[in-house]
Amino acid sequence: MERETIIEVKDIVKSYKKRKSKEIVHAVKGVSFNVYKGEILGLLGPNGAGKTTTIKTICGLLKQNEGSVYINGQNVQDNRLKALRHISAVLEGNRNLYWRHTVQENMEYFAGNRGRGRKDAQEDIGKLLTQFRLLDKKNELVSSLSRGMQQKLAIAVAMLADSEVILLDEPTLGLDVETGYEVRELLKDIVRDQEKTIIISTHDMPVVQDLCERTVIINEGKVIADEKVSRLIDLFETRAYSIKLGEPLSELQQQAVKHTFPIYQIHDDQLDVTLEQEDDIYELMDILKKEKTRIEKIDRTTVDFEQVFMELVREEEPRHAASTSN
Ligand SMILES: Nc1ncnc2c1ncn2[C@@H]1O[C@H](COP(=O)(O)OP(=O)(O)OP(=O)(O)O)[C@@H](O)[C@H]1O
Repeated sequence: MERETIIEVKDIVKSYKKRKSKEIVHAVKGVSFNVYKGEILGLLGPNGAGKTTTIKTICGLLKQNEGSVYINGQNVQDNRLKALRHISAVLEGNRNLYWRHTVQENMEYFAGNRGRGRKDAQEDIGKLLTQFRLLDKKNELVSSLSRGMQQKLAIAVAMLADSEVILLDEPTLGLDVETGYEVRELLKDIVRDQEKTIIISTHDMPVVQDLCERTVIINEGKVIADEKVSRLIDLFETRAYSIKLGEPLSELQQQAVKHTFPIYQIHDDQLDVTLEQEDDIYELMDILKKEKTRIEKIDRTTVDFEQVFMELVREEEPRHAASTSN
């Protein structure tokens, strides 16, 4: 079934001029992708890849040099109000909030900001504060909350607007493991219970693996992958091998492995390697055959999304120039 597109990012280019040196930074170099109604999309990339620039362009906070963004068919630059009324964004989490006001006051203020009457919003505020486990904090100042609670409040505020699309920039950044988990579970509930479209930019791989159906990976201002998360994991699983050898590899063989495969680990007679292409298995066999190394067992290794991500980014670097691990 053809899925309905809600956001269309088309060939966006954005450059900055550095204030002091006047040097031009090409932050986004022609990024295109679609977001479908009701999906949760992970926007990933290493530091400085262009994720925040892309998100800020989508929600109209930045004006791109080239290209267009459409939300429900409305061009964000030409039809700003119409396009942006479908969107809520949580950028830099807790900075969106009023720190000298209480939790409840923040909720009421933002409800009012979205044109909701105080009375009308009360029920939703109560529900959201309960869901986000913030009800007992409702009369506390935002400045006195922990970073995790502030982050949860920022997301609750975005939920209050009841927009079709929610953009979350690094929702679990800087949170401890427990609060990170809690935020992840909350987001899961939101996705399960409501027909929201969510874009999450993150470095948190469990967030992607747990929550996102699809991921768009950006590296150096360009999209390097746009694929279902499950498919990417399958794809890499077929290329990751764990090999038990009859004897440890010689120094020469270790050098050859290091030279040929960007991701490998050698421990005594155990070799774990991820091939760049399935055919590379023949190259590996040649290295082993040259010194008549026996293979006792070959298994496919299970991969997690973190490995997939690292490998995709590494593949973009010139072959064999990537750093290796052993
Ligand atoms: N206002 C600005 N002035 C100059 N350069 C900028 C500005 N904002 C971003 N950049 C540069 O543009 C590039 C992309 O930045 P961006 O913040 O979009 O990356 P990111 O993928 O969100 O990174 P991170 O994960 O570190 O937040 C970086 O090289 C960054 O230094």
